[in-house]
Amino acid sequence: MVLVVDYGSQYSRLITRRIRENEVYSEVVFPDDKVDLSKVDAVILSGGPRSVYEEDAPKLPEWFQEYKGPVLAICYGMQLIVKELGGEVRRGRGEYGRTLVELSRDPIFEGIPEKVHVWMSHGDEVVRLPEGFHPIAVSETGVIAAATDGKRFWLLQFHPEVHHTEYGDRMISNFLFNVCKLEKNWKIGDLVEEKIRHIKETIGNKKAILALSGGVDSSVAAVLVHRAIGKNLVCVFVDHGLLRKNEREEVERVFKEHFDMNLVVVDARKRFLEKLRGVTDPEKKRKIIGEEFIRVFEEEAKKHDVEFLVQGTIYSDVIESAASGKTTAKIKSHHNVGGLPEKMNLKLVEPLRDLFKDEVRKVGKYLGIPDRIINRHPFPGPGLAVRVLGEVTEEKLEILREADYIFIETLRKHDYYDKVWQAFAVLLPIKSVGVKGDARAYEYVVALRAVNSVEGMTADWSRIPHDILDEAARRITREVKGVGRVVYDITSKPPATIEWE
Ligand SMILES: Nc1ncnc2c1ncn2[C@@H]1O[C@H](COP(=O)(O)OP(=O)(O)OP(=O)(O)O)[C@@H](O)[C@H]1O
Ligand SMILES: O=c1[nH]c(=O)c2[nH+]cn([C@@H]3O[C@H](COP(=O)(O)O)[C@@H](O)[C@H]3O)c2[nH]1
Ligand SMILES: NC(=O)CC[C@H](N)C(=O)O
Ligand SMILES: [Mg+2]
Repeated sequence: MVLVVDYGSQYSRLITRRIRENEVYSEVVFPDDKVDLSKVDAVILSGGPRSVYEEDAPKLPEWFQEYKGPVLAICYGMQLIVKELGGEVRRGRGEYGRTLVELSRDPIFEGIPEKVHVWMSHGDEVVRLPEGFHPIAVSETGVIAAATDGKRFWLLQFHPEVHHTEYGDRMISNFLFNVCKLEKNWKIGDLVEEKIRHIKETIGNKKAILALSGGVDSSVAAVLVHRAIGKNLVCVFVDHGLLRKNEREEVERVFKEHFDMNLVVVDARKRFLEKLRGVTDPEKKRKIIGEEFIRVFEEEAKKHDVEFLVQGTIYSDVIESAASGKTTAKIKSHHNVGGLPEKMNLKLVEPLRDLFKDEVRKVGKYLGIPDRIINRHPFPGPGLAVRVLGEVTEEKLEILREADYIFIETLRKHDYYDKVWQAFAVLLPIKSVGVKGDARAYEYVVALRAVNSVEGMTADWSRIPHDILDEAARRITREVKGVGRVVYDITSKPPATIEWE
């Protein structure tokens, strides 16, 4: 078993899933958890938001003294090992996102070219290594990007667990098999059958409602729970007035075509929009939406005499809401996790809570769900409310719906929809000056965003051909009333997030 010690990194669970991908079992613990060392074959220390030289920064676990096996320490983990073993860490200039590093020969870099782009996310840096350590990678700005003592410790300043680190998966498998000499003995089918068994046990002969959005996660959750409890499942789709153009009709149609399950559609447009009126703070908006969702589900639950609510929550929702541990920083409250009200009458069942998007897609494939559902772009539960920046009004929603529709349609027309992970339009809360038909115009700005990602935890902006962007921009400024300017977002995550709020 590989033990991952979670120092609050956004990517801690990504480390475990990378290990699962290698068919090796892995568990996550917090630094002050008790651990049975007899089961542990390797230890990985994650990154984290704190700085090691802060007084109350999280320390090495107590059991670490006794542990004598191999250690892979990432980012904060690296800085912690360096400091504890007598080296030095200082505030640096910081490296964020794609960074070029030069690698030396080492078992952990076997089969990897000398120069690779890795994903960084740190402000502190190692300025002096402890005795017995030597650098095995240096970044383009001269920062020590990796080091080892050649015996037990491998330290990486960058994140091998994120998709955008080239050969990151190879570094992890090198660590598992080259350094630690572990064996493969774990599979995804095991996981699905285990989940179905667990849902049967939890819900038993009782009824449950499932929050269905028509998206990937809730559709997979629906099929999974349906396998476990059959007709006792009622799916509830909420139209909160923050949906995209034609979305409600589309979801109903696809659902009826592919699934033999009960579906209730609730028209809650008025109540959501009323609650959101005048609210501009992104976190407030998210909390309001999270709470309102639950109130709607509670009302439906009463009608059907139900005590369980199934949600398609996945791990990235949990981690960004900072619901995974004490040290993790809150990035944003996902409506279905951090946005939940404190008091609620329903018991939550979230079978996908520990999985990442692409793992959910694999589970969906294993369950026989059609590709066109599985390959849909993600759409956030708070919907267009987090894409109309600032106050949400009917007028702005309508503008955004049209702009978004045109962008997506243009991508589809050029066979580009499946080439990006997620694409959408954002309506900015500002107007800008333009000239239309020789007259001055003063109209809204729309930002287009398209990203490539695997699990949404990191992302890079998609290099969509300029001609496609050009076509979308022309159509939007021509056809959508009130929009005078279109821009394309070229920021990666980090430092930005995928959504703008
Ligand atoms: N309009 C909605 N009606 C009912 N439930 C919803 C709605 N929107 C979101 N949810 C619930 O919130 C959960 C999280 O939403 P999220 O958008 O992350 O997942 P999804 O819609 O299932 O998949 P995707 O990420 O592909 O859009 C959903 O799985 C679902 O349970
Ligand atoms: O169901 C959801 N409820 C939310 O509150 C929420 N916020 C962001 N997202 C989606 O999550 C992925 C990562 O988004 P960010 O980079 O913006 O955090 C992207 O795919 C986002 O669309 C949400 N999904
Ligand atoms: N991602 C990390 O682990 C960052 C570590 C530390 N907070 C830094 O900024 O350097
Ligand atoms: Mg969704």
